[in-house]
Amino acid sequence: MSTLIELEGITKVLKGQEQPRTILDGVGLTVNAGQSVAIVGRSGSGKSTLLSVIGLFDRPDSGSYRLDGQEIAKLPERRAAKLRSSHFGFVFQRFFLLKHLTASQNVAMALVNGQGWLPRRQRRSRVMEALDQVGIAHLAKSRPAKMSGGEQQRVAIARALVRDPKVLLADEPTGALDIETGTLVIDALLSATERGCGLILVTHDRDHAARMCRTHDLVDGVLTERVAAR
Ligand SMILES: Nc1ncnc2c1ncn2[C@@H]1O[C@H](COP(=O)(O)OP(=O)(O)OP(=O)(O)O)[C@@H](O)[C@H]1O
Repeated sequence: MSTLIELEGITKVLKGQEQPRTILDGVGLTVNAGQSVAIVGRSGSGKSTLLSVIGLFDRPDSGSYRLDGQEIAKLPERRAAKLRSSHFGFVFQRFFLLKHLTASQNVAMALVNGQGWLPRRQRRSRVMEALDQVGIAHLAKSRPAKMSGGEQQRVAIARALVRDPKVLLADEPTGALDIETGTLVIDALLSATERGCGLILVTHDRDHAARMCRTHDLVDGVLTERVAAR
């Protein structure tokens, strides 16, 4: 299985305060194609900061970050932005859907922004494939106000998947959902890994974390792989 993400000794320090604060402290993490990884940690432990570094919204202060074998820890923003849109899909706790657009129009927006206008028929088939993958093709013409929270989150996942990302980064995607609905959302995220996508899931939910290939604990910026109890 090909290695998508390799972090080694990643450090992030918050400056501009009385005392600099280390938010990520020598983080190492490897994610292969088709693998799912849970990141678990208390509030303020640095989980979102880690996802920001992995998703190239933020750069580490030191350490090595290889994406698809290419060292990118110090990449200038313009090149980072390109890699961000070609390699990553993002899912957040809030769905960030546009209320006046239907599910399929919301998903299609990701194609317009990322790759210019695709021919209409091609656009439509990719949008429908993404909605189908997360089990809500029948809601293509519905607007967010008519959908449940879990359905809206699955539209957001389809929007992340439609550009065929190599890695999905999901930050508390079930945080606003009940247990049953959250399980459907995790199903949708895991279905992407069956097609070779890597998945990094930040979650507080032990059951959701247990469904991933591995769980890593982040404690005060230090990431440790949890060894499964035998
Ligand atoms: N831009 C910033 N300015 C000041 N402090 C920041 C900034 N970004 C992050 N922090 C601090 O860094 C620490 C880690 O934040 P981060 O959001 O990564 O934690 P988290 O584990 O995702 O927390 P939560 O589960 O509450 O979302 C926190 O103490 C936060 O207050």
